Parts: sequence; structure tokens; C-alpha cells
Amino acid sequence: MINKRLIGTVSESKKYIAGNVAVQWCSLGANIVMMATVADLLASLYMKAADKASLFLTAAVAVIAVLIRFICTALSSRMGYLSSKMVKKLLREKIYAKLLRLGVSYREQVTTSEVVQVAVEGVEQLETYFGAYLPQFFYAMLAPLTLFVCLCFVNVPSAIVLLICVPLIPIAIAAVQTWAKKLLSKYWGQYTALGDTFLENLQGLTTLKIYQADHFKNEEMNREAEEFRKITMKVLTMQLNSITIMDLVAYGGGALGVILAAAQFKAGNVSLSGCLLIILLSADFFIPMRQLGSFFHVAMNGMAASNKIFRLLDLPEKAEKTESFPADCSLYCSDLHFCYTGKNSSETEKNQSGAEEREILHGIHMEFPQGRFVSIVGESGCGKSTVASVLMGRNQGYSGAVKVGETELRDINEGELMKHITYVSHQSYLFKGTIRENLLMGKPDASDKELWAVLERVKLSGFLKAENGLDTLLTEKALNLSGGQCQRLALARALLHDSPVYIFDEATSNIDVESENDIMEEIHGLAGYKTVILISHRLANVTASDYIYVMDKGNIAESGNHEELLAQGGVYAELWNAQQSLENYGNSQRVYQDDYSAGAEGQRRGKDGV
Ligand SMILES: Nc1ncnc2c1ncn2[C@@H]1O[C@H](COP(=O)(O)OP(=O)(O)OP(=O)(O)O)[C@@H](O)[C@H]1O
Repeated sequence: MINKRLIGTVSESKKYIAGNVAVQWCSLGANIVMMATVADLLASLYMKAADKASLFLTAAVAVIAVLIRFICTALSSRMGYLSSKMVKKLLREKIYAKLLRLGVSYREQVTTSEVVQVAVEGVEQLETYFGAYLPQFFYAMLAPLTLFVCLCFVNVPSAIVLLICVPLIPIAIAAVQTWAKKLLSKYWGQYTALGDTFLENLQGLTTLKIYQADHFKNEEMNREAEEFRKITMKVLTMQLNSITIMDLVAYGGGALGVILAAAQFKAGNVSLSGCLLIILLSADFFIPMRQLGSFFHVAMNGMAASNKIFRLLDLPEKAEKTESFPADCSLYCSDLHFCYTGKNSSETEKNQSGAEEREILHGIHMEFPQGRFVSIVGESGCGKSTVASVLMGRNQGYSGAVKVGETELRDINEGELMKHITYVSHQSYLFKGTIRENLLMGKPDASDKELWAVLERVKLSGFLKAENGLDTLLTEKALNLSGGQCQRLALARALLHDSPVYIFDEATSNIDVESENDIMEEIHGLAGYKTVILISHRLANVTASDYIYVMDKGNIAESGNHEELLAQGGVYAELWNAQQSLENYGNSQRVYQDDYSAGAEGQRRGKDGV
């Protein structure tokens, strides 16, 4: 239960732990002095030898001792607080720094939910370990030894017996530890799983309601919660049982001290005041160890959490990338293979070892020359977004070559890569805060004038002027904006970023036609002077591209410009014809509806005599 690595990792907390032990020890010293004076007074009262002076002296010593103990207790909790505060801060900083070092591809090794659980809940669990358990551990060793030394001056056999009984408490703790360890790790697992389910169901509540699946999920969660309740009760029972055992040992030991002292007094081996002192102090032999036991289970939770923290901190890191982004920002992939493994998405031991590798990209060749507009199309699931993630440096476990100019992409410094490639997906993340704050992420030194100019370009300025301008507040995930407005805002932020390469991954899916047209207009505008990679389901959006790659099940099925691909009469032409007939059908329906509405309006007007 003393994790040297954990203590070493946050060694700054050692001074607080030492200070905490020191003040508790001072408090014990004050208690010994007080008890010795009280024992003396009681003995002289019994002998009828007490006078006023000894009464006053005892009262004065008692008041001073109580005062010292009060100050020491306050100092001890202050130090406990300071050490746990420092530990939490340091560990969270380390986790944060680790994530930064792992970079954008961190999800290849650990899931976001695991990182959140470890950084928030996991670190929180260590509060008691550092704030209470560790100081108590050292104090629980020091206190019986100190009392032993003091009582040796009074009566050696009693002091020895009391000292021998103290280790019975840790032995009792150790007896339950093996069982407790397994139980607590199971408890922790169920606790985090329940947290995951709860969060997921809460986030998807609207969807669950729409499909009337909320009842089913409710029952599922009830079952999980019931399992969690059962294991919580087991943990509580285990804790209560072990506390009962510890109490038996502690108070039994105290009682033994009383019996021994009385026997020694009867045998004439100890004075009356000495006997009283042994009786008064015998409980203090056991109380620190008993207190340690009560922190034990919380500290064990901390240990389970620290294992998870170290698993995260020990994840292998790639060597520091030093290459800067080349001036020639043409991108190309040659013989590019990529597989996702179960490792990426699951933390279970079984999945890690038995992870099935599924190749998504089967040795593809693609070129994205500087300043050209290249599109990638293909059926859902053929690997388009995977290519985008590789180009963004998010999927680094590829084989083959991916180069920017002459430099291998995975050797380019991550900050440089992010600075030079802007990625806009259909789910661009907008942060809770103001419109200004969200836009300034694209260009921190942009003036309000620049921000309004870019909002004008994406046709969002009218709406925002009617709201609170650049200070319009966005709620979490910008839920107070429509889908189209979110995408326009994300595009505005991307335009401000002004990087040489832009990747648009289905940036206009799931939004209204007007927003789609406005956004596509901007993308086509960019294509004149930036390297633009456009991934789109809708072929009408890619017709103006300099080059189009048609993907099929992780391979390049065809490539060329729009006219060439149509002339080939292959997958692209088939898809184009199918989409065209659908769009023509949609248009004819719209015309029919417009005619119908115009006719109905004419009839109404006729009736009204207008
Ligand atoms: N993180 C992941 N872990 C495991 N498999 C994944 C992951 N992301 C995607 N895949 C799988 O990789 C394949 C290609 O996915 P990808 O998202 O690249 O396709 P896509 O062509 O962009 O599809 P869509 O047009 O529907 O967005 C899919 O079969 C998908 O199941």
C-alpha cells in the first residue's frame, strides 16, 4: 500500500506528509504530558496529598495541552489539504502533458472516456491517499514506538505487551486485503462502466425518446445500477467487517493494558500514578493504527486508480518530430495501407491481445498537388475519412509513404502540421463561449473587422447582427445554432486560419441546400489559391475539381477529372447518373409543388375577387 513510484512521481508532496506527521507527533507529546499530570493529580488525590498548587498546575498543563492539540489538528488537516491539492494538480498536469506528447493520434492507444475518467475521478481518488493515508501510515508507526519509550520508564512489561499487540491490527487488515483488492478492482470497473452508460444515455436521450427506446435503456441501466448496488453493499460489508475486527483488536488491546497495569500495581511493580498513566495511555497505542485502518479502503481505491493513471502515463510515445512543414505543400500517398485494431477502441485485456486487424486502405496511390482542387468520392465506408485522418496525422500507424513535398508526414512536427493543414468535418467542434472566442481560435490576433468580414463571406453576419454580434453566446456544442449555422461558423473559423492546405470531410452533409451552396461557393473560391481536398458524397459538388479519386472498398477504383470519369462509363458515371436522376426527380417535384401552390393561390385570389 506504499506505492513508491506514486510518491516519487509527486515528490513535492513529501514535505507536507512529513509536516503532517510532525504535528501529529507534537499533539501526541502534548497528550502524554497532560495524561502524566492528570495521573499524578489523581494519585495524590487518592493519597489525599493534593493541594491547590497541584490542582492549578494540572489545570494549566491541561489547558495548554488541549490548545496545542487543537493547533496541531488544524495544522494537520491543513497539510493534508495542501498535499492532496498539490498531488491532484501535479498528476493532472502530467496527464495533460502526456496527452499533448501523444498528440492527435492519442486515440490509437487510449479512449477519450478512459482519459476523462482517469484524469477526473482517478486523480480524485488519490486525495485521501496523500492527504490522510500516507501521513497516518508513518504516524501509526511512530506513535506506538514513542509511547513504548515513555512507558518503559514506568513499567517495562506493560509497555512490551502493548507494543506487541499493535501489529495485530495491520495483520487483520492484511488478512482482508487479498479479497478486498479483487473486490475493489471489480467495484471500480463497474463504477466506471455505469458512469459511461449513464453519460451516453443522457447525451442520446432525445434519440432514445424518438425511437421509444428510453424504456429499454432505462431497464438496462437499472440492471447495471442493481449490479453496482450489490457490489457497493459488498464493499461496505467488507469495510464494516474489517472495522469491527480492527475495533476488537484496538479496544481489546486497550483493555489488556488496563488489566496488565492493575496486575503490575497489585504486584507492587508500579506506582499508583504509573498504573493510572498506563491505563490512560494504553488506548493511544492502538488508536493511530485503528485510524489508519479506516483510511485503508479509500486508499486502496486510490491504488486501483493509480494503476490506471500509470497505464496512461506509460503509453509509448513517438520520438519528438522535428521536421518543419515544407514550402512545397503538395501531398502524396504511395502504397498506403492502414488498419484499425481493437486496441484503438477498447481497453479490455482480451481485446488488446486478441485485437483483430482489419485493413481499410489497401495500398492506394493519391496525389494532391500544391494549389490544386482534388476530390475523393465513393460509397459510404470505403475509407475516405480514413485517408483524411492519415493526412491530418491522426492515424499514424499506416504503412507505405505519405509525403508533404519531400518530407514524410509522420516526421513533421505536430504543431507545424496543424498550422498548415485545416480540417473541417461535418461535425466541427464549436466551444461553449462567444462567437468571438470561437473565431479567434482560427486567428488569435484577428480584429473585429476581420471577424465580421469572414462572417460576411459565410453569410452569417445578418443573423449575428440581430443577435448579440460577436458576443453572441454559444451553449455547449453550439446547440443554440442550427446545423447550417454551425457549419458556416466552422468554415469562418477555418478561413481565418488561412493555412495552405484545407481538407473538407463531408463539410456540407446534413445541412440545408442554401447553406451547402454557400459553403461550396467558398470552398471553390479557396481552390483558386490553396490546396483543397474535398470529400463529398454529392458528386455535383466535385465536378469542378482538378482531379477526382473514386474509392471503392479501400482501393482507388477510378481517377480523373469529371469529364474523363464520365467518359470512362464506370463507377463514377453510374453514381453520377443515379444522383442526377434523383436530383432531377427532386427538382421536378419542387416545380410541381410550386405550380400547384401558385395555382391554388390563383384560385384563392379569384375567389376573394383580388
Ligand atoms: N476508429 C475506427 N475504428 C475501427 N474501425 C473504423 C474506425 N473508423 C472507421 N472505421 C472503419 O473503417 C472503414 C472506413 O471508414 P471511413 O470513415 O474511412 O469511411 P468513409 O468512406 O469516410 O465513410 P462515410 O462516407 O460513411 O463517412 C469503415 O468500415 C469503418 O467501419
